[in-house]
Amino acid sequence: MASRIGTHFSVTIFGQSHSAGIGCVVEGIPAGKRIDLDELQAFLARRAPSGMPWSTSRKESDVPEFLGGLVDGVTCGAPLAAVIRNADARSSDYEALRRTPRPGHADYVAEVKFGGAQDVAGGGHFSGRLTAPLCIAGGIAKQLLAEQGVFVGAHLARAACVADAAWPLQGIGPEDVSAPGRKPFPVIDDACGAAMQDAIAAARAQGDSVGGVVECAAVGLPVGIGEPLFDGLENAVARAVFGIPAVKGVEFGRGFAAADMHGSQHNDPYRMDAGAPAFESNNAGGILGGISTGEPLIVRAAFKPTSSIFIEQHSVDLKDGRDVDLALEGRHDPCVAVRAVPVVEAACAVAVYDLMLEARLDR
Ligand SMILES: Cc1cc2nc3c(=O)[nH]c(=O)nc-3n(C[C@H](O)[C@H](O)[C@H](O)COP(=O)(O)O)c2cc1C
Ligand SMILES: C=C(O[C@@H]1CC(C(=O)O)=C[C@@H](OP(=O)(O)O)[C@H]1O)C(=O)O
Repeated sequence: MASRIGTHFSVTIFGQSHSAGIGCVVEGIPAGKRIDLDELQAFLARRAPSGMPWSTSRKESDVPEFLGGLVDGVTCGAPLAAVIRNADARSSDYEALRRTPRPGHADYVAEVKFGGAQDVAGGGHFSGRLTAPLCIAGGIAKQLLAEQGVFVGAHLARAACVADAAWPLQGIGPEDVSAPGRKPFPVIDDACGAAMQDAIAAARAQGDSVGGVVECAAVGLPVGIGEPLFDGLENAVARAVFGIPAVKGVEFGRGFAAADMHGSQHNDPYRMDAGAPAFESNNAGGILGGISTGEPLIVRAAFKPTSSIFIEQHSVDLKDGRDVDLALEGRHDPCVAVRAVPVVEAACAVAVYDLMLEARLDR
């Protein structure tokens, strides 16, 4: 198993939810870049378990220790290594799950694939906790992109069937994409956010969970990032976003809705604007032929409802080979998508910065 992504800016993630620590190794960061560690910590705090009603009650401060790659906050050209010590693991919640896999989690496939050697506790290496080191790498990529005038931000577009206000596909800027992330509940419209919180709380009160959609935008991209066919911007971003546990769908621009449109509606026509070609719309979500158009990159990720719920479910006893009913105990997010908002930003930033380095457009 190798949990690695990226070519020019590559990220390797290690650790398990209940191991001594989790972390990342980031290779390819140009030397001499000052990383704002306070800003990075604030970014990690957006993802960390918070004690809020939409979060797991596990308590983790998620403060990274940098073991290499930084000298006085400036990248030195060596690979960057960071570790977060796990502080609040409660492994007894997981003892029974080796025999009785949770429906919807990775327990069963991990048992078959790794023959019982996998770390079951806390979901092991499959856990959403591994998105903390992804946010270290992604938070750094976001800062390096901002230096190039590219800003990545996201909001919770949907949770428990309640929709947030939508971003227009065109005409959004750095302030629009950054604003939701400054709020404790990352939406555009706080009234929609309050309705989402009520619906999440209602599901939680019944021991159940709900799904959601995170919408992410990268604004300020130059024209020309990405390649056709297999090395396109869509390919790279989708690969990174699908690496986030619980993501079941990824779409760009109009996405699946494009299938119900006419060409006359979906095409983004051109007009000259101050002497340069400009798009009249951005149904493409900032990508044509795998290559950035210069319009906002818009990507949406669908998150399934958290699999660990507190309603009794059918499972099996793998040792005795009999049917059992599983009643779970433990601490779980009732809606994964809320804390995943910065994670989608991180995944998007890692993929985009990798392609920026490839295109040498950051030099
Ligand atoms: C930020 C975040 C938090 C998560 N929290 C939980 C959780 O508390 N309980 C749970 O069962 N799954 C949680 N998940 C999802 C599981 O990790 C995921 O469903 C599981 O590893 C199986 O992977 P898959 O859903 O991609 O197939 C979380 C995911 C993310 C991204
Ligand atoms: C700890 C985090 O989330 C965890 C993600 C997770 C899962 O199965 O994905 C299951 C829970 O783990 P535990 O049972 O150890 O509390 C969550 O708390 C985190 O995101 O930092």
